[in-house]
Amino acid sequence: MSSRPHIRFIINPTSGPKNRVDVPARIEDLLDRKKFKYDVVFTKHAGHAPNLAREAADKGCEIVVAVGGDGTVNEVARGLVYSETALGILPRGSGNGLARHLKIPMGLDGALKVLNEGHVSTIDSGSINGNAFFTTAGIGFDAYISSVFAGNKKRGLQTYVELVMKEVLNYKHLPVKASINDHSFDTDCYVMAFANAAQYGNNAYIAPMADIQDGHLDVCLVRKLDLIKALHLSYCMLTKQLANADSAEYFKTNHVKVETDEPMMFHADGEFMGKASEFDVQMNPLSLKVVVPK
Ligand SMILES: Nc1ncnc2c1ncn2[C@@H]1O[C@H](COP(=O)(O)OP(=O)(O)OP(=O)(O)O)[C@@H](O)[C@H]1O
Repeated sequence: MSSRPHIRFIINPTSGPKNRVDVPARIEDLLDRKKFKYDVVFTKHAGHAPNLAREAADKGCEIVVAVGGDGTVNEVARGLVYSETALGILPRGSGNGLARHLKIPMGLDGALKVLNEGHVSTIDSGSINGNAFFTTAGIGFDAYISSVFAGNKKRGLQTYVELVMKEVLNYKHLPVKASINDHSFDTDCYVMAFANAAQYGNNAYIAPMADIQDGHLDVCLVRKLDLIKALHLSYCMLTKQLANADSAEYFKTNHVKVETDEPMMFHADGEFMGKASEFDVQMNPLSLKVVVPK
């Protein structure tokens, strides 16, 4: 039996741009097969990827590559946390938050080069009410957008931006009781974002200071939003700056609890998770191996 490390590619056939390239053919052409052996599997339905990833990890596969957007990355990574198997990413989504944070090239050829030449590092992950996330999770407006987006036939950046612009001033904050760093306080909550990586995707930085290996969550709390604050926040997110204290507050912590009278929506890595009136958000420091550029 060959001693070359094994790579499993898990392809979500529903993600990615319409002008689809033949991903298996690019892998066959560009993966260094003197260095690696590999297999390719396709997901058959949402929620299939964690099993495909776990099965590979259980067999001792060295690297499992998520071929898709952050939803696929989330599912593959969920199957790999605390295993010896490293996550690789061939970004095929519209946001690609984790890939961007890890400086993995957006193009297929560049991302395959990272697999050929990159090295393995270890990053933190988080969980919100037991649901793992690797880029960001949140309650409030961003979760509401993920719920509308999930029901939308059209995906992609343009649809997302149109949706945010349409809904941003209609969505109403709710009162919550938050506990961060053992300090409890009552506050309005338009959005509370929990960042492991610095950005949502598309270089929209919700927590510019987030370090994915520091064992901490970066929390961004927006209590209320009006037009001026919305413009200021958007500008700061797109220029990788912290917003001023009138618009957003930032905390570093490893545990957050939130209680609400009225159930609020929540998301993990942009995937809508449902509604709850109690939230428990935790960190799992250095819990996932990833292949990153040298
Ligand atoms: N075979 C499949 N059929 C239908 N849905 C799938 C399948 N495999 C995975 N999914 C689901 O597709 C959803 C979207 O995947 P993903 O986020 O990777 O792609 P995307 O929507 O193109 O990217 P982005 O979110 O960046 O726009 C995920 O929630 C995942 O569970």
